[in-house]
Amino acid sequence: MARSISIAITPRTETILEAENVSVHYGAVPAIQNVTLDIPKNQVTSFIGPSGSGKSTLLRCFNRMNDFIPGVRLSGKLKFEGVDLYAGDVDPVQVRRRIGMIFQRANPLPKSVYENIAFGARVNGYPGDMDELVERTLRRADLWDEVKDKLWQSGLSLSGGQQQRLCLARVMAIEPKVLLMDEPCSALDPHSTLQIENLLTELKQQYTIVIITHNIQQAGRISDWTAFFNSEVTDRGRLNHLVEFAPTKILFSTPREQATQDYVSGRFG
Ligand SMILES: Nc1ncnc2c1ncn2[C@@H]1O[C@H](COP(=O)(O)OP(=O)(O)OP(=O)(O)O)[C@@H](O)[C@H]1O
Repeated sequence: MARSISIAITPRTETILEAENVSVHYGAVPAIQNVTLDIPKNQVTSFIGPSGSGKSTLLRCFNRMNDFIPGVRLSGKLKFEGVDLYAGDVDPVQVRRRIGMIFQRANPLPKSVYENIAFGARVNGYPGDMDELVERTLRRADLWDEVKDKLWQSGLSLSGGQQQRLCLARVMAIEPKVLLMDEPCSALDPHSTLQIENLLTELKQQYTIVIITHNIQQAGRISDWTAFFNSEVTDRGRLNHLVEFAPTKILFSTPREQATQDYVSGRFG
């Protein structure tokens, strides 16, 4: 039976994103059921769970990326800094500026490294020194030293790991508060993966990070909080739901639910 479970965040941890009783359908197909959780500010939160359990669907709700999918239906409330993300007067473009997204496959613009950073900033009317912004953002993505002599080469000429950090820099140049990452390391080699992991630990001083990963060890290494999603066959069909959300150390060492224990110990998924 699908349930909604939320655990109060310790009083010292400020909430930045809230999902309250969120359900999403694609047409008649239920994708996620009754999710309630609070994402803590300036922390890394991992979403883990088997394929098809609704992690990406929920992640996309937070920056209204599901708006692009025909036939999608959403119920419940999603809030950013206490503001209803789906209120009539909220501009989804502004939502995506504040809540940026990095995808599984690096997708640099087919433009120079420089333009990958400057383009979005210019479109958003960035009033400052563009050269300074490009350098600062590439440094923040731990990429400057590798690309400072290649600023006018195509972003597509970089290695996979560099391209993913370029995408991260591109999103950060628009000054978001939240970085949503959908399996950002799944196409990367171990060295590039480690670079991104190290980067996330630094970036959380400035950003709130929500990351989907199929790599349980990675969730254990990088995240402060972990949400475990599962898919259960019920008499009403297959239902995806949030099983448990807790500080990562607790979820990994003393999970409340047997399904969580089985998943984090690699018994299924
Ligand atoms: N655009 C879509 N149209 C129809 N159904 C979809 C769409 N996207 C996802 N679904 C369905 O919604 C359910 C949840 O999918 P979702 O991609 O959110 O899960 P996930 O946990 O992120 O999976 P994975 O780990 O494989 O990426 C699945 O049954 C999936 O088939």
